[in-house]
Amino acid sequence: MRLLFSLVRKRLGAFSLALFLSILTLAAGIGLLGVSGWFLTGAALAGAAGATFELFAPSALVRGFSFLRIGARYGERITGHAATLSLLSDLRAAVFGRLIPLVPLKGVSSRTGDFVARLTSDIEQLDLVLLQALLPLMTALAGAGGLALLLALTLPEALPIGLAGFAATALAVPLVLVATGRAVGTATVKASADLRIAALDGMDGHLDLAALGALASGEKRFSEAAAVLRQAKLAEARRIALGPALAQLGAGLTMAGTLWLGLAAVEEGRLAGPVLAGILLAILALFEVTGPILRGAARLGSALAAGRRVEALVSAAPSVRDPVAPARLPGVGTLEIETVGYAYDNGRAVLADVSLTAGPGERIALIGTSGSGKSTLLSLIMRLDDVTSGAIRYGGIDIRDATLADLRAHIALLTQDAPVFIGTVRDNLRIGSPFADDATLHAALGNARLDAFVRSLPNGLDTWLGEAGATLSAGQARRLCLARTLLSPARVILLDEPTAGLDAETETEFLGDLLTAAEGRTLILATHAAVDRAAVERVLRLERGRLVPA
Ligand SMILES: Nc1ncnc2c1ncn2[C@@H]1O[C@H](COP(=O)(O)OP(=O)(O)OP(=O)(O)O)[C@@H](O)[C@H]1O
Repeated sequence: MRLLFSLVRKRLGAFSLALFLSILTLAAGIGLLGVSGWFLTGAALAGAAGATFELFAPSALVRGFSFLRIGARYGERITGHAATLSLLSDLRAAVFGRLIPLVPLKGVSSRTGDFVARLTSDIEQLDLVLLQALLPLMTALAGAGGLALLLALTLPEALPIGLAGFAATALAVPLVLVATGRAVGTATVKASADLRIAALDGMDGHLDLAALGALASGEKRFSEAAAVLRQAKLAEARRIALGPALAQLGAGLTMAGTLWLGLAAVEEGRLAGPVLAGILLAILALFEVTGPILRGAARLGSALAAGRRVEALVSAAPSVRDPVAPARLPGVGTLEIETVGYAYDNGRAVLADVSLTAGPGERIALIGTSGSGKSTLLSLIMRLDDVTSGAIRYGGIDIRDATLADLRAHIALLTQDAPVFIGTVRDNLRIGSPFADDATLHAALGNARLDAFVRSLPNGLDTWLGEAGATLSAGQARRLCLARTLLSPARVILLDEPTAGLDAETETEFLGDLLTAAEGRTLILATHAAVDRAAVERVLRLERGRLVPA
């Protein structure tokens, strides 16, 4: 919520205009009903008494107020929604921006579906805080001032009833609704996130579920999540339906109390009948603002729960930060890993005492059983997290003393599950080098032995690759990711299982190509594949948290 309100400041002008128009709408509504009540009653009484009633001024006022109300309401909807939608898009960008540094290794354990839910539906719920809670509440405050003035001038004894009835309907009842709606709100938001997780899991694993004949269990999980969401939404809808009923009840009771006091005043000759009719209808118009407040209050539980989920993402501290006074890494340097130890959050040490020195242009193959910590070591060299003990240096500078941008301009990593992004071949390659021209892109593709294939496509570099590179084979996707990594200017290239998913023949060919393509750069290659020992300087095995010659 802190982030939300800091962003509101940027759009304060638009929100102030929306608030002004909202108060104007309410004032015009009160004026319209108030004058109509007075006008109709006055005209009827005059007609019954056979007297004349001046029609021009009141009918002009009624017309004026109704046009003002229409115009102001239209303007309020346009400006309020435009400001809120812009605010939500600012908020999404800010949350996404803060999310990116959190993703590496430690810190966030949520699932993709949950992240998506937080970034989409949870943030969407926050429009309610502004549009259905804050703006109407501030309008109601101005309305209460108007009501106080009207009653003080016409029927002062009704002031306590009027203000108490309005405060109870616009403030006390919504507060109770919010306080009692927390559990329902939290349940709704959680059920909605669970459904999204079930949907994404089901889609991601669709092929495997089908192959295992387990589609029914996937369907069952999804329908269970949908049923829980239905129950939660139903409970929330029941509470929302209470809103208008309570608004009517509040208006009715306040009008009845005012009528009772007003009739006494009319009988005593202190108040004209038409004015009393005007007051009553003005009160009815004023209570119109309580409708959105009560509806909003009934849903505020989910908005607050959604806000807490977004806040939890935003306030999580990144696992690594840039130093205050960064040192610059040299263009070419030796990579030194000195007695490095590392444990994940669960405390189990994955690396105990790893030492390794890789000079410029040196090629080292890293082998070890699955789970021995090869990927972890490569991630630490990229500073996706900080080592628990020891140090990693490049060109004699501790990588914790350099900025992350500087480090990643010097060291590039091809991860085990590097994705092909939705977009064209060109979009995918330019992630590694945003301004590379076509000749450079073709050269990188050539180095990864993919150029002939890309040139054979009708649209060449502009070929659309679809979600997760669905139109490529596993080997082609891997080669595309390799080309992307090779396009980086980094002098040190880390490759995590670059041949994963390839058959033995393609694997040998791919490794050969890769070593040629990375010629001149420092290369650390974590692999299960049989490495041609002649092609690398050293082969090291990661074993019980230590590196030993293989
Ligand atoms: N985010 C994490 N939180 C906790 N433990 C983790 C995490 N990631 C990895 N581990 C654990 O750290 C150990 C090393 O994992 P790592 O992925 O580095 O191994 P690896 O040698 O690369 O394995 P593989 O060859 O199968 O890719 C494993 O025991 C794994 O369970």
